[in-house]
Amino acid sequence: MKKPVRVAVTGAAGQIGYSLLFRIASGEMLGKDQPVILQLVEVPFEKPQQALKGVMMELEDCAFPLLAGMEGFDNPQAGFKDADIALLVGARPRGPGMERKDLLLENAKIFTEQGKALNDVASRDVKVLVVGNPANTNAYIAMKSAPDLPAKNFTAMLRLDHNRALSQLAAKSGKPVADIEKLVVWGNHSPTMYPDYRFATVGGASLKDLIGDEAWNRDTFIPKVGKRGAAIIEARGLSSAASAANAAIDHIRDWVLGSNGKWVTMGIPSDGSYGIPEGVIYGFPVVTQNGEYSMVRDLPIDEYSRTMMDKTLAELEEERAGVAHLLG
Ligand SMILES: NC(=O)c1ccc[n+]([C@@H]2O[C@H](COP(=O)([O-])OP(=O)(O)OC[C@H]3O[C@@H](n4cnc5c(N)ncnc54)[C@H](O)[C@@H]3O)[C@@H](O)[C@H]2O)c1
Ligand SMILES: O=C(O)C[C@H](O)C(=O)O
Repeated sequence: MKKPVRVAVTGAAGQIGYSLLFRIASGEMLGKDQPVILQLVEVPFEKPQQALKGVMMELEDCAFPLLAGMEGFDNPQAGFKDADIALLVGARPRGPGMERKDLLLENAKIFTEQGKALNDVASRDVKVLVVGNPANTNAYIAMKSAPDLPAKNFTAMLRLDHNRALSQLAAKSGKPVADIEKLVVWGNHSPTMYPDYRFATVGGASLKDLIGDEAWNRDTFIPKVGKRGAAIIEARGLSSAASAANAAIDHIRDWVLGSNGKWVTMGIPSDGSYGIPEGVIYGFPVVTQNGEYSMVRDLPIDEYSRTMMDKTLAELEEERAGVAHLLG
């Protein structure tokens, strides 16, 4: 039996938490032979703590063979102790009519505190995925608040955008999702993101040539993927949860177990590649192996793509400026 992996999850009593925890405990994230210990963090108020107890009772009632332990917490300093993986989901979700950046300052405080807690008590190799919005900037704040941990361990979730784009491309081209490779979503998890299938292939052939419809790309595909989160909120009255949890599982599974040579999109701190300033948490194409990701480099960037990539960067820079005063 392998040594259990400690997985900390914030916002554990929320809607994403409810779609996420049972799949982690059943082995879908880290493998069917990997025991896990869940460290579940919620805010220190009666209602969410009570709800968390209920979720833990349900986890217990599943009798998952891989669930080697679980504990509920009301603060990150205790909840992140020795965590190998931290899924930072807890945040205030946006409602109808709000943009993700409206949540910036409210959530900045949360991620400063959580970054510090990771710095103080988590495993020195902790892999951090920020799901709570605005995800890229929250990840940046946590990273900056954790100076003793490697910056590369802080990532933001663009996998939902990647998966949304994959499904749209599969529907347009009539090809199975599983056959589409080399897709990337550049930039911020916001409507400025740039889903880019210029390099994508199906069975080795160019997907762009197969689709052959640049007007669809620019006028339908890109805005549809960018505004999908808002469309879900509009339809459900609540933000996406099961698909977000699914993307979080995909992100961590690939990071830990490898993407087998496939490109996936992760929000990672830039190393200055593609003209994105160092440290900005930006969606890049990566391949993953042996628990590490590496950026796919030297892709040609045409004029339209440059404009799109700069636009989403400008928004991230604006968000970064908006929280600079909190980062000391
Ligand atoms: N990156 C993405 O692709 C993506 C996709 C969907 C949702 N989201 C974001 O994920 C976040 C969670 O969404 P949800 O639908 O689960 O929301 P939710 O309101 O159902 O649940 C959030 C939970 O987090 C808890 N929480 C708030 N602050 C916390 C803190 N400081 N520590 C611990 N727990 C805390 C709340 O008590 C609540 O139970 C939102 O910010 C949402 O916008 C991101
Ligand atoms: O759009 C939102 O606020 C929720 C989430 O980020 C999403 O993309 O579904």
